[in-house]
Amino acid sequence: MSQHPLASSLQAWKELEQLYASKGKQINLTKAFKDDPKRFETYSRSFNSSKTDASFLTDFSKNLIDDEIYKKLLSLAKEAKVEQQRDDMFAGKPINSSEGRSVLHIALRDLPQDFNPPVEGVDEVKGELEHMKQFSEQVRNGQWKGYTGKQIDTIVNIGIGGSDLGPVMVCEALKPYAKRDLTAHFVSNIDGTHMAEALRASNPETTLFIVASKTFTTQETITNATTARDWFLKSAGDKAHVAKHFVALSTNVKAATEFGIDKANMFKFWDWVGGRYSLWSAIGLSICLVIGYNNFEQLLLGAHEMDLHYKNTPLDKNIPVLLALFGIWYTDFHGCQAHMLLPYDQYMCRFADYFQQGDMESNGKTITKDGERVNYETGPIIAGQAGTNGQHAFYQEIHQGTRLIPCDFLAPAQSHNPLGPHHDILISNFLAQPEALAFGKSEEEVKKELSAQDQQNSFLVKSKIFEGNRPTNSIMFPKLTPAVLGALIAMYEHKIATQGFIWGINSFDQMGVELGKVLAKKILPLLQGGDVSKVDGAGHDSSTSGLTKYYLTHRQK
Ligand SMILES: O=P(O)(O)OC[C@H]1O[C@@](O)(CO)[C@@H](O)[C@@H]1O
Repeated sequence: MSQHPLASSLQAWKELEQLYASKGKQINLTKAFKDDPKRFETYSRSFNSSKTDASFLTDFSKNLIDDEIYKKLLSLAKEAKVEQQRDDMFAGKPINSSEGRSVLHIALRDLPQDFNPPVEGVDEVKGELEHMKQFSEQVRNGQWKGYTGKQIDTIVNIGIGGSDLGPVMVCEALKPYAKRDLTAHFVSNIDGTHMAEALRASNPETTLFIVASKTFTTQETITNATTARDWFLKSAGDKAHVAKHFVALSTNVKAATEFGIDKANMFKFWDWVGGRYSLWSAIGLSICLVIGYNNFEQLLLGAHEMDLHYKNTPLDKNIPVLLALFGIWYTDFHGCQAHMLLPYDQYMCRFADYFQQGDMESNGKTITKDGERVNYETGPIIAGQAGTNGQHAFYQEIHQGTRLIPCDFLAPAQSHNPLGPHHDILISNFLAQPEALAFGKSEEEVKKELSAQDQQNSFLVKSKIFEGNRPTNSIMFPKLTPAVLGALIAMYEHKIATQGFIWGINSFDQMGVELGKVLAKKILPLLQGGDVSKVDGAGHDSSTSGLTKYYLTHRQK
């Protein structure tokens, strides 16, 4: 019996195909809400935390489902053994089967030690957190001095992917909790501009560089770190001063030591922490420095509360599971290609960016864990922007485009910056968009607003019709606090994992990022050699060769 069968072979999947064919495309939300005045209550779920302020409301009622479809989706989760696969993850089983690793980001935030999976390194988490706490407090209170005895007023986090996106997103989202006299730069791109702009704004005497890299082999990060170290030594001179201005966050202590970073300034994590799931680990040091350890701990505790919810809640009340199932309903039965994350909070402006990696690097796969090619769609394209900006950018397509684009709308009831009418106006849009998407605007309603002459203009009338029945989830929380953010991030982490469990894929490796890196390393010597005459004989296709020659003949001399 296959451990990870094709999802399409499951009985519930086959029955969902029949349901889609028979009525899936005909679900009419206007009628559904009219027929069931309690639809909001029926399909809303609350998340409540007993130990933090992380509580929120999730409204699933504007999804294209009825009770029969809803129950069949739950059957799919059951038949796909979602609960067993979840429990295996929490127990530390090596579910990342291609790398033979556990997947235990939940252990990074299990401060109450509710789970305690028997895996090497889990018992060191608290010690590393204590190290992060001590160090961040020394920097923030001025005890940690640079090589000329001055306090640190600037940090430069050097990392990419999961070693960058999480810290960037969280530091932006929790800016109200930031130490405003500590400037944080995040350098990720190998494009020299990224590092040049950060160095231009930094003083070597008062800057701390954080080299964040799980493997400590990533070309962009090591190159950027080397450039930063050379820049620093131009001013500091003595290599002994590096220890005061460089720290490393990695699983690779050997490589970090060889780079010249003092072992005492290393913050370690473990191979069971995936890069895109690592902000809770030492990779979160920049977060501790910016918002303080206590707020970082609240972030962890909020995520832990969501872990408890995901682990212990029956499927029909389990918010990450429901998000996963509705997403599969659209991806695999409605044929949707994308999913939008639309936070109506400017501080969450990097939230969708973060989950581009979180979701697409986890579920952008075609091979099941049994080695079969899937015959269905897997991870969607993730995009989004803070509201209301997105409304003035791409909502036209969401409302009237040819394809269905499911959206998650998120918003706080309270703003950190209650300016005049701003928050009411923001929330009025947060409420109106899902309403417009769900219920649209009929031809009759359009014509009522047009002159008799314009009513005869078929193009004009039809251009103003909104078909509606465009699905959304709405999530509201009291205020964007560290614990609420932690719970929201964990909620989406578990949604993504649940979808992977159902699709039978390994959501926790990333083989797809390797080929491009290998080819770039092959091309680099050709560019560094600079000899155009050698390009045609280098074994590349005519396109790559032609572009290479263009570069060599046009680049800076
Ligand atoms: O933290 P590191 O080892 O430098 O990896 C950075 C990023 O590179 C990857 O593309 C893997 O190579 C992401 O999965 C990862 O978050």
